[in-house]
Amino acid sequence: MAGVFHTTLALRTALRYLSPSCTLTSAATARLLPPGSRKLLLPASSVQSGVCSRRLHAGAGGPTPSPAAAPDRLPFSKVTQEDLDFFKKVLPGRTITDPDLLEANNVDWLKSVRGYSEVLLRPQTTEEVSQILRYCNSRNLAVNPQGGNTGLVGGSVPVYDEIILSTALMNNILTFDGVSGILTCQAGCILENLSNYLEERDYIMPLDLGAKGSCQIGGNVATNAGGLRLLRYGSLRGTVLGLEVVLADGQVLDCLATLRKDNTGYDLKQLFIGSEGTLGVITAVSILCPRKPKSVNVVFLGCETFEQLLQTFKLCRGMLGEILSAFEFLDSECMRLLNTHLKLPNPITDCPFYVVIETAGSNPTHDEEKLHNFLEEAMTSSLVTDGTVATEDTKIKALWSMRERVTESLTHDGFTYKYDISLPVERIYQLVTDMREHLGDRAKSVVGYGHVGDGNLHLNITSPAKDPALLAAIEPFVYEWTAGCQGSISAEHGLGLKKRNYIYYSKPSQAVALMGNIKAMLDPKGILNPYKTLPDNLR
Ligand SMILES: O=C(O)CC[C@@H](O)C(=O)O
Ligand SMILES: [Zn+2]
Repeated sequence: MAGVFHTTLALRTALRYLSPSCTLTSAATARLLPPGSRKLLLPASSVQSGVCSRRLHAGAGGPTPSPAAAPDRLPFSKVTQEDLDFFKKVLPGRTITDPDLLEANNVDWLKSVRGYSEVLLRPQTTEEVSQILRYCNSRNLAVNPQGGNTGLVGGSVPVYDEIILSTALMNNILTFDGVSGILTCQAGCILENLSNYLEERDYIMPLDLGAKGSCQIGGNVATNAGGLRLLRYGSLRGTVLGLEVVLADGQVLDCLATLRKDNTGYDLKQLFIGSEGTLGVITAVSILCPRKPKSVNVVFLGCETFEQLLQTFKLCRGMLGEILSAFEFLDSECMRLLNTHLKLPNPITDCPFYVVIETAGSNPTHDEEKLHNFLEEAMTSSLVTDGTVATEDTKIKALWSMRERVTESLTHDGFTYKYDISLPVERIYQLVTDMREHLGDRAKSVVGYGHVGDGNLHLNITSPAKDPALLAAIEPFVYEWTAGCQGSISAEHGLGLKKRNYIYYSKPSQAVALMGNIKAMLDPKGILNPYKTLPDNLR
């Protein structure tokens, strides 16, 4: 512990000493729209469908969907006493109708959208899910599959009176193979519980999210959650080896393979990864888990310009190579919110940009040497102006919380408009500066942070209260800007309710039409998570 502290002190001193002042590189001339070398993919008809002015279930003073997120209720059946009798027979004591108990399931984590479901079902087994869906399909009852309800695009809560099908009680680990590192578990296992289980066995989960304490693996897979380790371990599209899914008509699709290699026909599980519960309900997952690294280091650095931050990333990839496990950033506005709302002090001197770098390897001496060489090079070339390093668990967690808790700090700043954008990495911060210039003093805070290593920007904009005029200034500006760079308007959060009508900014109409055909084939009555993911013109 003392040794670690010395390492930290020595490094900080060195960093401070070597970079007392750093010249700012000249900022690129702000361009409000990037050059669009490819024409927008948005057909005129979808612009119309994306701007629906009807407001449907605005509870007084409570969270309401934005105009773009207010579709008409589809003609699903309403739940009758006979339906409730059936559910109570299948799920005795786990069919919830008390409005107080349903409240948390009807509102999203951001408290920005609300449904008014009157039934919450809590199955424990795949067979129960199958019975429920077979029944709902025959009765034309809409169903909202729900995991930990930590989503940020309104995908995890009902829009109207859809029956909420929670996977919370499906939380058993089924098998773990200590040789291959393959875990199979039910969909409702909480990510952090899986991580703890694996760590005791010298393995880790291949994904890590700020919401790990409440998000569930089934929801992670259904949304293809990215998170903080994607740079190293890749996306769930690679690490998920198998899925068990209950289809809309109650059929159980058993693709719960535990094989690394399997080229027998189409890889059907990929259809359900990232489909946000619109094609089937994921009930079990098999996933390939990496060995727990023997040595982990976290560095928190400050840079004067985003260009220097990018150069630091380049250097870091070259010099840390296979031990680099995360490269994340936040800007000084994020730091201000962390200080103000969460009382988290800045661990280094104030800088315009901050970087969190994590290394994870198998040989502490080798890793520290590599890290030392990298830091020395970053300092001597004046890419970073200050920094601190942690090798001990408590400090590692403290440094990570500067990045992980930005989302939480934003909820204290006001109503938050969230954008989760994929861009060529050298463009990601230009969107933030262009947005600031575009909005002027109309926004309270405009912040940028995210996964530099994945080219994924989290652009968040706050206002004291919900502000339709501000929203109209942000959208479609942000989507046009992104499409102009051939970026994605949803890198890792999905489309859910809020972003569904903007899909054409990132996908050609043929691709969206094909998605509609797949949906119609797997869920002909459209009972699974209606109003989500697909645009209104496909309903
Ligand atoms: O709140 C956000 O916009 C991002 C949340 C999450 O994806 C993160 O990377 O912290
Ligand atoms: Zn993220």
